[in-house]
Amino acid sequence: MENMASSELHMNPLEIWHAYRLPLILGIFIILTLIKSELTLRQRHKGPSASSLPGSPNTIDKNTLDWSSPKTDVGAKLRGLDDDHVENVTIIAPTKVLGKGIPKRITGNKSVRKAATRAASFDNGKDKVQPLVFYSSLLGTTKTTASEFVKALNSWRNSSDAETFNLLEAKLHDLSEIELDDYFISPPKGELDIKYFYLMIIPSYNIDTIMNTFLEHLQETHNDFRIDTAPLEALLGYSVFGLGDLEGWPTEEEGFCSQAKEVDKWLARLTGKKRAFPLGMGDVKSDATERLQEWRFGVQEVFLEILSGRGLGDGVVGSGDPVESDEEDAVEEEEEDGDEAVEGASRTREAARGKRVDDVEDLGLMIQKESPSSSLVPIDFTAYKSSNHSIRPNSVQIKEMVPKSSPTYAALTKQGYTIVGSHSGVKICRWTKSALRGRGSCYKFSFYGIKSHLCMETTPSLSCSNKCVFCWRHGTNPVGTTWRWVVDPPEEIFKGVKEGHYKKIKMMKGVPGVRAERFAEAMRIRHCALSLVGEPIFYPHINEFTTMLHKEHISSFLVCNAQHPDQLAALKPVTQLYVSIDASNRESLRKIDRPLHRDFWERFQRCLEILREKRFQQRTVFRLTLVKGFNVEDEVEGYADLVARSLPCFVEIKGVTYCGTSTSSSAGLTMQNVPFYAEVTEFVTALNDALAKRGLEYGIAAEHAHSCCVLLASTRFRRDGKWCTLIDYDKFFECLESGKSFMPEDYMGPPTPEWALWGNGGFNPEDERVDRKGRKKEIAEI
Ligand SMILES: Cc1cc2nc3c(=O)[nH]c(=O)nc-3n(C[C@H](O)[C@H](O)[C@H](O)COP(=O)(O)O)c2cc1C
Ligand code: SF4
Repeated sequence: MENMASSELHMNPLEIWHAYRLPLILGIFIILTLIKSELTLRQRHKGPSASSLPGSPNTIDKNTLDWSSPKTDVGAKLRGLDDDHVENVTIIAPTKVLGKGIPKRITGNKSVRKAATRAASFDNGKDKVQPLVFYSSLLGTTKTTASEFVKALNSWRNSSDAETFNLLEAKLHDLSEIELDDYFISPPKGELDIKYFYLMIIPSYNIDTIMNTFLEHLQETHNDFRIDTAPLEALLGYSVFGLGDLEGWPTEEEGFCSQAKEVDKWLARLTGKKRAFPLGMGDVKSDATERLQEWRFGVQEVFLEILSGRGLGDGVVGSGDPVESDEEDAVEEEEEDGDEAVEGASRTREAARGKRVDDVEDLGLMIQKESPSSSLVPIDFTAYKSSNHSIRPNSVQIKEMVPKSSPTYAALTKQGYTIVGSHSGVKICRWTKSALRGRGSCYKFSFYGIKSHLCMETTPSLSCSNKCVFCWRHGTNPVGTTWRWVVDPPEEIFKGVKEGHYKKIKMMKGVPGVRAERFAEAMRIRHCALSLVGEPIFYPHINEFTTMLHKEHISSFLVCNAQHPDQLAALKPVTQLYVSIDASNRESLRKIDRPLHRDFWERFQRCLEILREKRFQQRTVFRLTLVKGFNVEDEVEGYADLVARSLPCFVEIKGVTYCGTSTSSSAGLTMQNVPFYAEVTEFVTALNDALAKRGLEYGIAAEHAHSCCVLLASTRFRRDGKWCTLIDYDKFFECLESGKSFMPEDYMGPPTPEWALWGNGGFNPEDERVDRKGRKKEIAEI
């Protein structure tokens, strides 16, 4: 030993290195490995609580899973040892058991949520779509329904032309017979060029059935932190159809198709928003066949979109928000009424960023200043622009109202408008979206029977001649007293706004809560609110435009600002004609509407006379927007005088909605100017009394408390002691097409529903009431 030690003492460092390098390197390696494992374990330990996964019982169960148990060899499944699944499964192998009661530590990396590479790379030249239809059935109805569905789908596929060449025959699977892991942890592997599409036909039971097991499976898969939260992302898409019984479960609230709804929700999460078509629902005792067929048509269209290489078609990547939240409403909550729904919030943002969003009026002045030669000249606008060039009278180039390159165009499109041609716009309002999701229509459903999901909101003139203080649009829409822009042909506008509207509806097909039935209905516009921004009757060919609407049996609600008497006089009958009455006297009107016309009061008066003349040809309406501090106090008598002068069929009274834009603030508008509903009703009662005092036969007919809106109606619209404010739209078109003169009473509809009558709130009991975050709300809160 001594010799060895002394010989070592005499070794030089190089010799020592050669003698001990192996144990040294080994030692360093072990130390580094230990440090690394410790760090990794600490990181893992923090992981679950820091992740976005909910601390649900499911998560805890999974953490404590007994991997050694042969019964639950989930690990093997996940590792893909005994299945034929696709590549993207996250594999996390268990390493050690720490002891009883302590969650197991699991090493490995949770894969980051990735986009579905397979789905995104669908090659319509060679890939094939494999529809898989899953069902479960206890009593046999769903089994028969699903088999018939597959037969119908396959026969459509076989009878169609080459468009469906790459669509494989649908296969049917009973959920109680398949291994759920084989299909619902990841899609089946299959051949590389086969992409899967899931269709679920699901009954609902309020007792324990296979459906509970299935739902638990979906939920656990989603909550399992070892698996990607969207492990079915590689699917092309999915859609769910529910079978239920409306007799036993009369509403969705009471459980109608509740389990189909759940499946739809979980699949949205597992597929990473790949809802390709809205949830369909059918009542086994009434409309199931019809609803299923409607759903199949929708699904077939989706297949055609996919096969042609357009993915899931218009809209979001494929579906809506899997979290089922109403985030979009956070922006839209300001949009109290679609008619006023297009407001200038972005104007504020633009202003904040220092960007200029000029009024066209101002731009006109700027152009004049900059180029005297371009000063305005009278123009004959009865000629349309041709598709290739604009009208150039006296060699002065006529400008487009909203050119694509203008900041106004940018601001409006940012707010969700589709600009059609150079001066028209279309946008789907908050209520249309709400109705598509079964969450209630706007007040026009309560008052006049307009279903919001069948309504298109548009204008053929984005320009207006007022700068109303409460108008959210102001700042982003052009203004002007005369039409001095290029005129687009009405056919082009009509075609363009319909396309724009349908495109926006289609974008809703993957949004949570949208129902297949309403979605299908929405693909046929029934009503048009000509009130978006601007002044519709400003458009020189407004009559041609409304004729086109009527020809397609689309009703017309036209709102004008009482500043264009000549155009108003020349207007052909519409279904309901509105005039905005923003004040009862000259000074008040000047302050609130900030009109551009110097003779605004005279124009206003003339419009009232014209409306009076029209009251026996069409339904006429005064629209009052109450702005505290501007047009409410001491004005009741004045408004009553205006009503006496015009004798409109209806008076709609609505509290203003504050939009918080810089424009409104600079106009001195704050939240203090927004009346409470109680103040609105107080005003309405006083106005009603003032009308009675004048011997005018009006009464308070209906209300929509949610929109802070009340309807006063002429007793012409009372039949057998009941208010009949609804419209018989078919009758309206019949009258119009008869070519004979007719009166508003001729297309008066059935009695106003009980729940909409004054004193009853106006919320349709069939609709689900939710708050802005999409949570259910008590009706009593109204
Ligand atoms: C015990 C029982 C509970 C049910 N619960 C519901 C329910 O909660 N919601 C619903 O919409 N339908 C419910 N139904 C109706 C079934 O969903 C409907 O009859 C369905 O078509 C049954 O499908 P199957 O014949 O394939 O089992 C229930 C039916 C039964 C017999
Ligand atoms: S009338 Fe039409 S556009 Fe206006 S709020 Fe209702 S649904 Fe929307």
